[in-house]
Amino acid sequence: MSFYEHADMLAEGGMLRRLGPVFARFVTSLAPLGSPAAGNALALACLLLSELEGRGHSCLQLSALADDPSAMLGWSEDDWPGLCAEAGPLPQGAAAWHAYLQDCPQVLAWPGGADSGQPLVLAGGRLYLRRYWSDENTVADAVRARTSDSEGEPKRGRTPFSLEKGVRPLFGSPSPALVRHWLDRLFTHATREGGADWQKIACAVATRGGLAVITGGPGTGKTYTVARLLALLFAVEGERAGQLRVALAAPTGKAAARLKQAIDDALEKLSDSLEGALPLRELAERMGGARTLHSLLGARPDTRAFRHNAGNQLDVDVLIVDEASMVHLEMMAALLDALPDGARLVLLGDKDQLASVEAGSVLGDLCFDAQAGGYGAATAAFVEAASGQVIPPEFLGNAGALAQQTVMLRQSRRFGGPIGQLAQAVNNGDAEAARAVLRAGRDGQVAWNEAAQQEDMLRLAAEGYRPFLQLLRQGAAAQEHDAWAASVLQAFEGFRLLCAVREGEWGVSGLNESIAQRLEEQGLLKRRGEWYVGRPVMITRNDYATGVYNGDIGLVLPDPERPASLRVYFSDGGQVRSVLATRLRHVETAFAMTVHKSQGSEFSHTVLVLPREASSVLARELVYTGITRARQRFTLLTPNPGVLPEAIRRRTERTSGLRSLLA
Ligand SMILES: Nc1ncnc2c1ncn2[C@@H]1O[C@H](COP(=O)(O)OP(=O)(O)OP(=O)(O)O)[C@@H](O)[C@H]1O
Repeated sequence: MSFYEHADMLAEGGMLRRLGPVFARFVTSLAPLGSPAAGNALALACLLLSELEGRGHSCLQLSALADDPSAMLGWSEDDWPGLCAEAGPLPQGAAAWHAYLQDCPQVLAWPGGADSGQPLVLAGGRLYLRRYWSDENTVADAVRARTSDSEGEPKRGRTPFSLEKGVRPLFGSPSPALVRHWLDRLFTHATREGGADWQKIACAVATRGGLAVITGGPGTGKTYTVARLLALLFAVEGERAGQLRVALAAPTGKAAARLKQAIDDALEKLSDSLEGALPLRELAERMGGARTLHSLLGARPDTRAFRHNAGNQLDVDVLIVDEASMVHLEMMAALLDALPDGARLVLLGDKDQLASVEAGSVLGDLCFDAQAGGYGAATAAFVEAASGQVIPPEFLGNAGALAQQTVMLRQSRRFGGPIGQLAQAVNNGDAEAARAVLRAGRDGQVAWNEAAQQEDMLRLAAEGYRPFLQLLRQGAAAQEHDAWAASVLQAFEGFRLLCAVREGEWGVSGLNESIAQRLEEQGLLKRRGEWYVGRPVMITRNDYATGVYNGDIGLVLPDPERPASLRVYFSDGGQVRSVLATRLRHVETAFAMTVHKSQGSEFSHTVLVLPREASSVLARELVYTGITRARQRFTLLTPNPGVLPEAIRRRTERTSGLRSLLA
């Protein structure tokens, strides 16, 4: 068998994505490489690079190419050596691979090589598809520029936002004394254990520089903090507060709606507690809604390019992006490109959650030092002057500029109970502690069915979805249709079944059909063809014409105008929006959904279903993300209890060059 026949066979068998061999053939065909064996070595690198890109890595470490990447790919021991044997003689060791690749005309060796638009780039011991190399550099350059002053004194003498239209805005820093004055008024609660108030510290740090990263687990007060940060930014502007252009955004519509709602509520409460000292209600109204990043940047049909870019930047002074762990590398690069130099960017997210579905692990990379802190003397002095907080000595150090602008919130307000303990144990990789919390099943907040059968899952699903389906069957009656639709959508958020995998007995595809069947048997659902009232659907592809995006979840409800047709209703901020069902082409049923797709959402009762067999996708971040989707109750179903400790021990590492570019 030839090398390519072998690669095709692996692609047929689902071990490689089909794009891999096509991409390898294309790249090697671009220029002759002396001998077929020389071409096969490049083709092998392309196959692995393409495979890793499909799995979310932004590049390939040459050391992985030189070693046996079977474990990384979830392959058995013989598979990789078998493919290598067909390729012929290969470079031995990372240095030999480097020497070989840098001589390939298809590869730009950076720095130093002549750039002729080669499809691959070799930089820092990593092989990239050009697009990701360029995106990583865009992100790293922008982050460096936005944090360049944060190790030293804050910038002075600059106006915090544009005073007139047409003037390029420049950010600056209000005086530490002014910041402190307002922080003391805005934060009136004491910290729980009397330690440093990281929320105040986060606000202080965010008033200097063009970037602040605020990370923390669920319920640590990221939204609480950012609402106060906004109030602070308005306050220090005094009379000019009304001119501050603030944009709120998140990767999904659901997350954007939650952000807006939480900020509006917080500003309203603050407005009362400040007894009118700041016109926060009016300012919140002026801010407008929160948007998805796609919509903020101006996504256009049939192109990856956005309407807003370096040549046509966003009209904002402050941009707050929530659920930043879901933002992939390409999107982050596009966002930073489109952001004016003078605007402040505040990224909020949980660094320990699953990384984005698409390539990159940007928030994780940016938060590399967050746990340890590593704050320098200048930051500590600034924080003390601007917030009255003393950074505890264990968090002092000499980490880089980005670390000075990164704050981790460390105290969960919502998750003091068993759900929080479980999430913490999983995050610490402590399988024993996780098992103990689950087995204790305290207060009915956590439960674990260790040897679950399909029947257990179906019973839970029928119980969990009953309230929303009953509300749905009562119909709109006296209520206005949209208000009724909103209440049905809200009731649907009460319960969700999350799966680790798509395929197989315990995967999303099979479970959705079995759940729908069970609900039908119990008279809760009437299915007629593909579209039926009560069908929850998830959008699987962005559709700019109808304004729905990958990951959006809606419910099929009757059309109030035309009783014979059905519409899909989506939550949109405090409102609902609907699209004619037949206009949506890329959807799937969503009684059960993957943990990946559940990011950015929370449900009162979340059930996490793990498959019988462990696999490389079943890792700590996935279990942690599943648990932290639960607001009040969490149930774990495992057909085989042994997969839980294995999953907790395994970490998902994404290969990326961003960390070393920022070091
Ligand atoms: N310093 C504080 N004092 C009093 N209550 C607080 C404080 N910080 C947060 N809270 C409350 O704790 C709860 C969780 O806060 P918040 O929603 O801001 O957390 P979060 O980190 O944004 O959570 P998630 O990631 O799950 O959205 C909220 O009810 C909030 O009002």
